[in-house]
Amino acid sequence: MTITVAVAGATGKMGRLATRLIDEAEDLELHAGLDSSSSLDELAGADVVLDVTHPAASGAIVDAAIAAGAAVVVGTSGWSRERIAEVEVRLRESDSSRGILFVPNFSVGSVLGSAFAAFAARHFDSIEIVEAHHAGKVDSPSGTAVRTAELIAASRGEMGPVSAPHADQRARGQLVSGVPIHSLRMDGILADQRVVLGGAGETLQVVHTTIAASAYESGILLALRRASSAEGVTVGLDALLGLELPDAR
Ligand SMILES: NC(=O)C1=CN([C@@H]2O[C@H](COP(=O)(O)OP(=O)(O)OC[C@H]3O[C@@H](n4cnc5c(N)ncnc54)[C@H](OP(=O)(O)O)[C@@H]3O)[C@@H](O)[C@H]2O)C=CC1
Ligand SMILES: O=C(O)C1=N[C@H](C(=O)O)C[C@H](O)C1
Repeated sequence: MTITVAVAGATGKMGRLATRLIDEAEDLELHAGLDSSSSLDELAGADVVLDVTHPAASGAIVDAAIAAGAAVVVGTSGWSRERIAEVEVRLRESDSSRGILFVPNFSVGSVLGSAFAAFAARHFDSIEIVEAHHAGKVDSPSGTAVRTAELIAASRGEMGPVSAPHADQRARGQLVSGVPIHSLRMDGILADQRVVLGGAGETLQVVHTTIAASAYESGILLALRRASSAEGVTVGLDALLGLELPDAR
């Protein structure tokens, strides 16, 4: 069976990558490619809408896709746990029987890095995240860092928040689920995340580096293929990879 996909953000870096993957795959077909000047009416009739646009545009695209009865894969960053919960309510109240996958990072290595950090978080009280991206990235902290912080907090559960002293000072980063995140935006980097876990006499660092956009390919294909049969809201590629992570929602 062929899955038809509308790509929102088709002229961007991720959208061009996804369009090529769809063109190359025998079971996927491009329904429409949208850019910032397109009408969202073009989403109608697609089995799956892939959103890789801009944080400010993503909400309206998701709502339009739900209204059109399409399944949705959201790769755009900037989605907090609270905003995802609001979408979950709208999806439940809609006529759509389709699901939505929010994928903060399509890279398998990145997902594993976040999972390892969440696993280790039960054994260290000092935990901070340093993420670095290319200078063109408009949002900070990254969606991946937000998701990692949420997973760390969920993993610690009743252990309580991490130790983040002097967190009221701006240079100490932005707290997400109590975890300080420090964001670098600069030339010479595509995407990089380092979770630093400190304990008595030792540090553990979980580092993931994306050196090329090809890191996202297998995750994009997996998400597009699984989206059409998904129900409700799913967050993270980990769920599709069979990784059992703490419920951070
Ligand atoms: N989940 C993941 O693994 C990854 C997620 N990302 C995220 O994906 C998103 C896109 O990244 P990237 O491809 O690098 O970005 P680009 O800037 O290269 O592309 C952005 C795309 O979105 C479109 N767009 C911009 N503003 C709007 C708007 N208001 N309404 C509709 N479309 C709009 C642009 O259209 P136009 O050409 O007309 O301006 C363009 O097609 C970002 O949020 C990024 O953080 C990035 C990499 C990996
Ligand atoms: O904008 C990017 O480039 C990326 N954005 C995502 C994020 O915010 O985490 C995923 C990846 O880090 C690349």
